[in-house]
Amino acid sequence: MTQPTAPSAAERALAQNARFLDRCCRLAGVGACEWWPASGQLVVSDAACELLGLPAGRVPTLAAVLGAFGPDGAAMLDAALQRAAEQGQGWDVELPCGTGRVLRVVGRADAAVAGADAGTDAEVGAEGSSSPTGPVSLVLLDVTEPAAVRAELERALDRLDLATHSGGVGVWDWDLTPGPRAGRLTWDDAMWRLHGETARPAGLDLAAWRRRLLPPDRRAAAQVLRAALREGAALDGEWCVTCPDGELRVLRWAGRVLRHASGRPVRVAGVCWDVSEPRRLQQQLQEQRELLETTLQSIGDAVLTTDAQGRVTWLNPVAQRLTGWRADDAQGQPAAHVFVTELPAASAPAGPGPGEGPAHVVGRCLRDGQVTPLAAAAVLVSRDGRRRAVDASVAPIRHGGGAVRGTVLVFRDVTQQRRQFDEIRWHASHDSLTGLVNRAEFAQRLNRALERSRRDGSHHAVLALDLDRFKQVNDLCGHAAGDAVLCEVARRLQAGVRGRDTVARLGGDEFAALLENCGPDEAERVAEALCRSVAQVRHEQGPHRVQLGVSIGVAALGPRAATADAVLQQADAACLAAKAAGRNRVQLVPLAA
Ligand SMILES: Nc1nc2c(ncn2[C@@H]2O[C@H](COP(=O)(O)OP(=O)(O)OP(=O)(O)O)[C@@H](O)[C@H]2O)c(=O)[nH]1
Repeated sequence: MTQPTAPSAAERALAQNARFLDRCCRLAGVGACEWWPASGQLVVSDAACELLGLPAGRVPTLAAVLGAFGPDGAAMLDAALQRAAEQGQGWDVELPCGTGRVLRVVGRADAAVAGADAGTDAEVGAEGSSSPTGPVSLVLLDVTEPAAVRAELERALDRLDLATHSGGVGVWDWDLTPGPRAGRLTWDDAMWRLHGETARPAGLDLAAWRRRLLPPDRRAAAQVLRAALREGAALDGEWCVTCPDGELRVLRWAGRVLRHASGRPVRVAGVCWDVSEPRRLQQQLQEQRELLETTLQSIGDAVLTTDAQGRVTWLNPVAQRLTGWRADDAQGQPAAHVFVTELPAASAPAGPGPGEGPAHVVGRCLRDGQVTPLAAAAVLVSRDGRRRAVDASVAPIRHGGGAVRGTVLVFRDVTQQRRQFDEIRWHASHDSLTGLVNRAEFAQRLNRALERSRRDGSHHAVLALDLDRFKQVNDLCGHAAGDAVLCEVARRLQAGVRGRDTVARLGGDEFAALLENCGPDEAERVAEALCRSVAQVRHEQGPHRVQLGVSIGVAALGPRAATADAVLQQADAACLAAKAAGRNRVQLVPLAA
C-alpha cells in the first residue's frame, strides 16, 4: 500500500489557479464545461453546476448537463455537440434552463493534440491542429437579466412598430451629439413613405429635409425647431412637403428635445403623420360654409337660426331688416323676443299662433321636432313696432345622431301678396259698388244660418228688397246718380240692422238681408224701419226730383226650412207681392206650420 505523497509545488499552484479561476467565473456568472467526444469524458466547473442547478462537487453526466435545458434545449445542444465533434463547428445560443435562468451557451471544438490521451491534462485547452477530434469547450454565461431587458425592448419596439405602421406614423430622430453623426437625421421606412420615397436616399440632414418643405413653410418649421431647442417649447407643426412625383402632402410633426444632464440638447426625436386628407376636408368644409353664408346673406328670404334652447344664434341681413334686430343684439336672445308675431283678432282663435316659449313657432318646432309653419294670418311685429304679414316656417336642425340641436326659421314679407289676396277674396264675395256682400256670399251665409238653425233650433229672417221705380233715377239723372242712390240705400240698409246681420246686394236694385236670431215680429219691425229709411232717399238734379221707395218681402228661416234658396225665393215672392200691392211696403211670408 503506497502512502499518499504530499502535493508538489506545481500541483498546489495548479489547484490554487483552479480555485482562483472558479471564483472569477462565479463572480462573472460564467461556467465552463469540457467534453471529449472520443472518450465521453466531461469536466464541469462548479460555477457551471450552479448555473445549471446541478449539485456541486461531483462531475455530472453529459445527459444531466443537457437535460438542464429541457427536452428541446437538450436535443439542440446534443446535435450541436455532435456537429462540433465531427465538423469542428462552434455555436452561440441563448437557452432557458430549468433554474429559470437564461444561459448563453457558447461552444467551440478544439483541435486535437496529436498523441494525447483523451481527458488528460495535456489535452485540456490544446490547440494547433486543424483536426476537430479534440475536446469541445462550452462556456455558460448567465444572461437572464439582459435577455429580459432585450425581450422587453423587443416587445416595446413591436408595439411601437404596430402603432406607427397601423397609423401610418413615421418616426424620426435628429442626432445633435458632437461627432461624426452630429446633425444626422434618421427616418424609419414609414417616414420615407410619407415623403413619397420608395428607396432611402443617402445623406439626410436637416437642410435636405427643409428643402422638401414648401418655401413658405421652411421659415415656420425653422422657428418651431428653434423655439423647441432654445426655449423648450413643444415641437408641433404642420408643414407641406413636395413628393418626388409632385404631389403635395401636409405632414404633421410632433417631437421632443432630449437633453444631456447639462441641459445641452443631444437629440430631437418624434413622430410624423399625414394630415392631408383631414386638412382637405377641412378646407372643403370651410369653402362650403363660406358659400352657404354668402348664399344666405344674399337670398331674398329672411333666415334666423337658433340653438336647442330657442336662442338666436344667427340671422341674415333680410331677417335683421324685417325684425329690426341687429345680428349682434339678437344673438343669444330668445327667438320669441326677436321674431315677435301676432294674429289679427278675427283669426286669433284658429290654432296655435304666436306667443312665447312653447307657444312660439320656434318653441313648437323644438318640442315636436318637425317642420312647423307659422299661422297663416300671422303678422310680424318688428322691433320698432312696424307690422308686416309674413309667411314663415321653422325646421329642426339635427345632429348626426338625430337629436335636435337647433332650428332654422325662414320667413318672408308677404304684406303685398296678402293685401292683393285679401282684395281678390273681397271682390269675390262683395259688391264693388256698394261694398255689401254679393249674392254668392249671401247664399253661403244663408246656408250656414240654416245649418245652425237645424243644429240649435234658432230662428232667423230673410228679407228680399227691391227698389221702387229706380229706373227713373237712371233715366232722369243718369247712371252715376243711380250709382250714388244705390250706395246711399246700401248705407241705410246696413245702418238699419245689427252688426251680426248681413245686408247683400244681389244685383241691380235688388238687395237682401239676413237677420240672425230674429223672429217674424222683430223681422217685420226691422223691415218696416228699413222701408221708411229708404223712402227718405231723395235725389234732385235740375228740374228732376226723385223719391225712392222699396218693396220688402220677409220670410222666416227656421229648422224646418227645406233649403236656404227656397227661403230666399219665398222672400222674393213676398217682395213681388208687396210691389203688386202698391210698392214701398212690407209683405210677410207666414211661417210654415
Ligand atoms: N245706376 C245703376 N243702375 C243699375 C245698376 N244695375 C241695374 N241698374 C238699373 O236698375 C234698373 C232696375 O230695373 P227695374 O227694377 O225694372 O226698374 P224699377 O224702376 O225699379 O221698376 P220696379 O221695380 O218695377 O219699380 C234698370 O234700369 C237697370 O239698368 C247699377 O249698377 N247702377
